[in-house]
Amino acid sequence: MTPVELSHWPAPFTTSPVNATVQVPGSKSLTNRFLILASLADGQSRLRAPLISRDSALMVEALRTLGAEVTEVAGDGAFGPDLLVTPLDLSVGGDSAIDCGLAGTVMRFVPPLAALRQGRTSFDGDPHARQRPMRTVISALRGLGVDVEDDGDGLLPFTLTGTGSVTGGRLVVDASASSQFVSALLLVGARFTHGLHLEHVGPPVPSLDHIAMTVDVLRGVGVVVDDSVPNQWRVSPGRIRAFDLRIEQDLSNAGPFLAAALVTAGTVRIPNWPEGTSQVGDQWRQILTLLGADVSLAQGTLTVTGGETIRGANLADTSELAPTVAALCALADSPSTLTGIAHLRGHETDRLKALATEINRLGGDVTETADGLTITPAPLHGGVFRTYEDHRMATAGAILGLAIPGVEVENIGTTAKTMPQFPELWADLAATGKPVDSGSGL
Ligand SMILES: O=C(O)C1=C[C@@H](OP(=O)(O)O)[C@@H](O)[C@H](O)C1
Ligand SMILES: C=C(OP(=O)(O)O)C(=O)O
Repeated sequence: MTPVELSHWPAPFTTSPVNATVQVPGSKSLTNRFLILASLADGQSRLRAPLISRDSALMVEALRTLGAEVTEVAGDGAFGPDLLVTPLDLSVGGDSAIDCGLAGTVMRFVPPLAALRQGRTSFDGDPHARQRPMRTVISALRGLGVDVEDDGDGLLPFTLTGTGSVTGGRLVVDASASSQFVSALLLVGARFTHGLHLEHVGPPVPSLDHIAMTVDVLRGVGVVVDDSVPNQWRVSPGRIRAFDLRIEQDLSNAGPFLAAALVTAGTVRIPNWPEGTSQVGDQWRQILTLLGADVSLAQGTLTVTGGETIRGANLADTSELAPTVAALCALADSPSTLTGIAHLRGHETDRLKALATEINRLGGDVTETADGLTITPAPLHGGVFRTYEDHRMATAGAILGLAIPGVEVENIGTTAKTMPQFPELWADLAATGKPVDSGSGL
């Protein structure tokens, strides 16, 4: 096979309902938050069943580069080892270079952490990482008194020089391009001398669920956070308690598997669906119901059964769930509009453009709007679905390919950003949709 052929993954296709129980790896957002917190905690911490993927590996490597010790130890997670983290010694300085890859959590969360150390830390990443918004991180660092050398374009690469402490206090930012700007500062704010009083001024902050998750994990490790005033967050100075906890499975990444139930009129079960989670993926329960599925959560297992058709819907603020939602809407029996997701243009790729282009390449009728997509049902056909190094484009292509024969997903390996096991888990799921062989002996 030539490399070109290898780069096109024939998406599994089935004409019969899938019937599967699926477990997915740990949450990217929780793993990378807890890694940051562990590196600043007051003792050794353990992450059980963390995500082991490109984004978490980049975070682990960044923390090691800054001086934290991160070791893999055997655990009971189905997808890899546990992680033991011995925190950074902030009194030890030094110069370092951080590779952010394409990970928003690394490029936004690590700079304020590095600013607490003495020395120069430079940040760079994949070619497309150099197009993701970073201006607010840079201006926030400067607002905190940290020296930053950059090109003035508000993008990677840049270099900061820390003095060994950050005074903190009041800081005003515009976080309208990414909630990660807020999370990044909140995660380390307790270690600023005077804590942090952060205020957002500007168009609305997107992905508010992810900020709620940040506040939730901070409180879980003993940090006092006041988020009672909209667009303001106060983090009291203090210790970050070391922890030993289990990372929930990634509910956003559970999405494509649940979507398979709708696409094939089958049933998909996800056991260990967390109770009272802060993950945005908990919204699948409402979203998939609106799209016409039967959804139930009983004894910790989420069960989704697809109906005869997928219903179109008008959905706001679907955040990182949007590519999966868009794929489902492209297979629906009535039009859909997705709104409140303008900031997806700054994700791994311009997701609004990428989704419209690739679904339309398969015969779809998708229009970009200022803050989302309009998706009108149209008969789809096979073809190459390009993914632009975006894991969620790859999984969206797989969903379409399950329903439409002849879809080839470009670079399925990009799913390693948050779910290296995707191709194999997806093939197992699709195989449950094959007609059951009743056996030759009957
Ligand atoms: O904090 C996080 O873990 C994330 C926040 C969100 O970023 P944006 O606010 O940039 O959408 C989300 O899309 C991303 O996948 C993960
Ligand atoms: C936007 C995403 O990632 P990142 O953490 O790189 O921003 C995502 O995973 O959908």
